Amino acid sequence: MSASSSIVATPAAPEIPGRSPRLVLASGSPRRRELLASIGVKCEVAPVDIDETPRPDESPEHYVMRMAREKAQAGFRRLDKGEAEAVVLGADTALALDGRILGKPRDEADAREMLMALSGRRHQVLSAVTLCHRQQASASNEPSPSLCCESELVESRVTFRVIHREEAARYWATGEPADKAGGYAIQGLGAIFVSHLEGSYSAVVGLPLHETSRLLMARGIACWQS
Ligand SMILES: Cc1cn([C@H]2C[C@H](O)[C@@H](COP(=O)(O)OP(=O)(O)OP(=O)(O)O)O2)c(=O)[nH]c1=O
Repeated sequence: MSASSSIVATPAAPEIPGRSPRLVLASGSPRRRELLASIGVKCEVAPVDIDETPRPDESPEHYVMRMAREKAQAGFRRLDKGEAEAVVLGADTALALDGRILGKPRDEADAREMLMALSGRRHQVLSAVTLCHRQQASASNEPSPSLCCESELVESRVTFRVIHREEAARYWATGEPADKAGGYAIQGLGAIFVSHLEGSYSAVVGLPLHETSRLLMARGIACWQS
């Protein structure tokens, strides 16, 4: 399996010795919390509410990167003044099909239409993660510390077998598709539709763990082996 990823903004800083900073997860996704816990990362959960409407002609890649960053920045703005050491994580997952962005379905009709569009085809799953932290001033004459954000984007490719209309209706009735990008969960009942995955399983579920662990460790946040 392979996943393509790219670091944007500033490169990850070297590991920081000493006490591990607090991690705040700016996400209401239970999957993201569980994925972090699965690699031994503790966090506080503080969901944010941002406008998730794509801009006209925005590419799927740009969209998920912007969403992850805006969620992390919104989470950072909500910290108390005394929490300057905290690191905030924001993430976003969306599908791309024929250049179109597929997010969470609006309703049953939308979910069923998405599944029929994905039926028998390969689509991309784009997952972005952003860490924001306070950049410490390196010289005493520098202005007050500014916000520093590091992001990674991971693209995976998922192929679906043919899905029949009645199956799409039954799948909606399970309740699983409603809060998932593209209207399916690879980690749940939706797994029966997936004939092939190329890339990162954790990224499809909502958080690319390899890339996330690198960003976290660069900020001195312990994963299971530290
Ligand atoms: C494709 C896919 C997505 N998903 C989920 C991951 C995300 O929770 C969701 C995509 O929506 P997002 O907008 O990325 O996240 P969210 O609204 O759940 O949480 P928040 O914005 O507060 O961080 O779809 C799965 O659980 N399994 C899958 O197979």
